Amino acid sequence: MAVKKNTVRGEEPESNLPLWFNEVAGIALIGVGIILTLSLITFTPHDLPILSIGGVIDNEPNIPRENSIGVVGALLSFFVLRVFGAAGYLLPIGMLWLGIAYAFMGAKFSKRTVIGLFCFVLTGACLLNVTEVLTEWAARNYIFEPGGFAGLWLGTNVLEALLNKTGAIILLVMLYMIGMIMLTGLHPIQFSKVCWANFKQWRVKRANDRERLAEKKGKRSAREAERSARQLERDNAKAETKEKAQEENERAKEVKAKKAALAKLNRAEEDKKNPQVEMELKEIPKPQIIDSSQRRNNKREPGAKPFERKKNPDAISLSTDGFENYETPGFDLLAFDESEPEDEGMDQGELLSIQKTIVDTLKAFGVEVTAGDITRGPTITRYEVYPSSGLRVSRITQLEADLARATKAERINILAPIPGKDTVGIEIANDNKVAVPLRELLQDEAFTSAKNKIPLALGKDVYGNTVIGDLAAMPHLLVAGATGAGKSVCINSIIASILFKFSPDELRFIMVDPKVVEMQIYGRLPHLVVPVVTDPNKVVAALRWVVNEMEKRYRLFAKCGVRNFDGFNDRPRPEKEEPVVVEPEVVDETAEEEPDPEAIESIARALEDGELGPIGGGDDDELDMEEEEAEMPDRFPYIVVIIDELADLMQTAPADVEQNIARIAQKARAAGIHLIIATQTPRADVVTGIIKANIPSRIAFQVSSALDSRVILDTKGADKLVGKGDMLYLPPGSAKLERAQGAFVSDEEVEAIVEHCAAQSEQVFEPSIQESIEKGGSGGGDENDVSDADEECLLKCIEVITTEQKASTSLLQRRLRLGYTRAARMMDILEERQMIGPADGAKARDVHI
Ligand SMILES: Nc1ncnc2c1ncn2[C@@H]1O[C@H](COP(=O)(O)OP(=O)(O)OP(=O)(O)O)[C@@H](O)[C@H]1O
Repeated sequence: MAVKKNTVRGEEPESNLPLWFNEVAGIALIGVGIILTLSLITFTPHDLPILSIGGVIDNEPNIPRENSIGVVGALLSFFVLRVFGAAGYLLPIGMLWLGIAYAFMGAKFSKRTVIGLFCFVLTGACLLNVTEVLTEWAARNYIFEPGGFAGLWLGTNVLEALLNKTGAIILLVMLYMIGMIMLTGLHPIQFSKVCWANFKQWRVKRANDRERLAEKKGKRSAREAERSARQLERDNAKAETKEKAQEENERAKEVKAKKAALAKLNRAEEDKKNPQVEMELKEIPKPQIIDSSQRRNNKREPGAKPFERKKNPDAISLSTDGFENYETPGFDLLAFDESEPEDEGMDQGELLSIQKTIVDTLKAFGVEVTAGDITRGPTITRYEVYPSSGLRVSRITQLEADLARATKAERINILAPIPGKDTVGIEIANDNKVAVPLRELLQDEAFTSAKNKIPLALGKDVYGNTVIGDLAAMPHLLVAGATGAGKSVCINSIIASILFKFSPDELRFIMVDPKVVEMQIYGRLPHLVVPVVTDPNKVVAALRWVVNEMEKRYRLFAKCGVRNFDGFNDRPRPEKEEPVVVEPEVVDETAEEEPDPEAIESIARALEDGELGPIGGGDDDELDMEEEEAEMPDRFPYIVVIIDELADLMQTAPADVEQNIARIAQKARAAGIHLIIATQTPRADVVTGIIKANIPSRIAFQVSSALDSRVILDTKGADKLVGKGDMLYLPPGSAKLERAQGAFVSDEEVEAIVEHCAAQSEQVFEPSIQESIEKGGSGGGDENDVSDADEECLLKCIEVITTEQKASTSLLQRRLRLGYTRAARMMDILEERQMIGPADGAKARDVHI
């Protein structure tokens, strides 16, 4: 750096020496410097034998020499040290410094540096000698003077002698400094200043650092203090909240305890006021297992009958003659197995285990229930459960599928709740089903009770109670269910129940069986008004006869001034030996005596509406009526119309069948006429709204879908039945469905009953109905038989034919919604009146109007 500076400033003439010289000089100086350094460091006076020879050193000289540069090193170092003393060590240092500057730092050789080097070493030697330091070292190394000869001569002998010691030291220090500056190029004052400034800076920095440190420490401690203060606050707050919570808890406990005490008090007061308090779950009565599936076998005397016939030799009915000595059937005709009722082994353990499964399954779904009674019926077993308070019973219904899976039941039905009870019933089909024989039901007091006018033995419910219906109260019954579910057996039990009570002069049947085979068995029954009707085309005529019969009865009721069938049969009669022949005048008088305004009004309204058949038609009709009124019967029998398979009829003539059924159903009750309609096709187009609206009592057997069940019962449930007589009964005037096992009567038993009845009397059919049926069935008829209703219909037909200028049965059927039979009859009448031409194969008929 110094060299460069000098060059720039041009304080000294620029050296003309070539560059390589500088480098050679530099390397030479470094090399000599290193040799000199090593020589001086490893200098020992014993390496110089000359000193020993001279007697300076008393010891033996070192052989070989210890100096690392050998003899030369020893001599050289001795020489340097004798000339410059300890300052000789400065010489290799200066040489190395210059060598490095020349060789590596691009400095150029200058005299100043060489002078500076000598000055630096020489003044150093003088100073050492004047100041007299390192004298011991000098003596030890046989140098004699710390500053060598140079120090002695120049320092002590010249300068100290001239300037005294102090003056010499000051001068020498000054020269030493100058020499160092010249050698190194460093500026000591500037350097000192810089050093001082740096020192001051360092001190300030240190002070600042200390302050900052102190500040940091202060801040940290402040923060810590703050933190600990906050922690303290938090701890205090926590402690406070805890205390508050504890206090609140205690307060809440107190309030709760007070409330409980109050509620207890209220309950106690309530209990006092009303002793029938709501039953707590823990007070649930002990569950029982009831087996109602077993048969009751009241053994009867041979020849015993459910009903003894009241003999009335004077009785006149629809077909009077030949029924005076009629005997109703006895129990003997029904099978009676004395070995029954044997316990078929109701396994209580099994029932209890199923009940446990039910309760556990419900519990698994979070539905808490308590087990109740188990009732084993003939077909199903009902497991009752008490839902815990606050539990919606619908939650149990929702688990139907899960319960079925858990109990491995074929079919399961849930009654939530059981009508009239506070329990929910889970009904599962029994593995061993027990049939309910008809005989068991007929022997029951409920069947023979006088309360029921036309008792029907229907079945037995799950609790073992007999299900007895009263046809007179129903007054019509719809029986529906899938094929094979037990419909025919049910109809057979109903007919058998009736046959056990009624003789043919008390009750007559009209049986309609489009399936032909179902009612074949009743063909010989003396109760039949007409042979079993199997041709669907003749059914409408049969139904029309029933309507006419109903109308006739109403007219006679009106004449007698009675309101209904019972009123007519129980009316007081004049004491006469001859069969009663009522003169029209006499009848009128009676009617006037006890007029029944309601009955008369209803009949009058029906006649006006044209709902009731022919009155005041032609002269013949009037004649008929007069005849009919002149011969007033002593009593009317009930008429029960049984239609087995409505679907077949609805296919043939839906409008006519529906209309006539509706008419009978609406009005026939008071006339002692009842309908029993069966179908295995519970579809909305078969069991129409009109039919359903007029037949409130229904029995549903198993059906395939909930939709079918709705058609029959207006609710689901029949789809959950298990078949083979398992049924749901909707009694008249009730919305509560009863599940029961239908009564079973075998074909053999039915045959025996029919045989018994047939043996009692001959069949006497009603000629008028037969005639009417034959006409209706054949489609023929003469003009004289055309009723008012027919005339009305004819007018409509004429209108259609004139508009269309076409005449065909199918056209009338389509346009006027007529059944085939009626439309064909209209065509015949029109042909007879020559309004249309005769039929000619496939050709259209001529229209003459
Ligand atoms: N009440 C009952 N008790 C025991 N078994 C019955 C009962 N009802 C019906 N069954 C059994 O079911 C079978 C079929 O009954 P049923 O003939 O009455 O059915 P259905 O509905 O009339 O069938 P379909 O319409 O085909 O005539 C019977 O043979 C009988 O074995």
